[in-house]
Amino acid sequence: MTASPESPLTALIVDDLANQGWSHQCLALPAELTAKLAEECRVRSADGSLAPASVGRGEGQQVREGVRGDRIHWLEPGQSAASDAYLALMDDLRQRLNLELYLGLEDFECHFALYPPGAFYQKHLDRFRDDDRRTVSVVAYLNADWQAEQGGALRLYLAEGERDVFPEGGGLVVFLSAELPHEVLPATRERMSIAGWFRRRGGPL
Ligand SMILES: O=C(O)CCC(=O)C(=O)O
Ligand SMILES: [Fe+2]
Repeated sequence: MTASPESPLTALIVDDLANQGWSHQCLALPAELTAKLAEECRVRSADGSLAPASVGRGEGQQVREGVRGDRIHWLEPGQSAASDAYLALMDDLRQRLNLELYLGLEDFECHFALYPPGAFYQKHLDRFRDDDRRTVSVVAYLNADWQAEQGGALRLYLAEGERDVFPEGGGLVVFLSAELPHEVLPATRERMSIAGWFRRRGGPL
């Protein structure tokens, strides 16, 4: 994906999604872009523009730190060159998934997420009970030199058992939003990512 939608990496993600419903690619983002996105996330944290994340949607939406302890900022087109570059890469991936897997993905929403040391996100599915548009989840990691002993894995609950993915900078995890339960384990250091969702047409049920 560092190059075109036809890149081998995109083909691997498409194949993995079709065959097993999830994919993890190390060094999927260009190193320079990862560094710029990490810097933007850090600056937004320092200037107070990250807000406590909530769970649920609509009127059921609420902040519950016992469920998830990250702070977030939604990416909007035009907010920075790095964010725009990331949104462009994701749009390439969206088009590729539609061409190859006929998923009918219409748009993409994503936010920076910063988990302070000790913060976590309990086991969950990304598709809301009352809104089934979220179809494919994508998480990009922004942390240089992550060590396994620092914790902070994304734990995937696969049919064959648990799989832990560490949030090393440039890594990308892609999975089917309605099917794969997952959780974020606490870390001993700050953990930064961009969590996003390709959505189908439709609306709240
Ligand atoms: O940061 C991660 O590894 C996953 C985050 C997540 O599950 C979410 O935001 O829904
Ligand atoms: Fe999630």
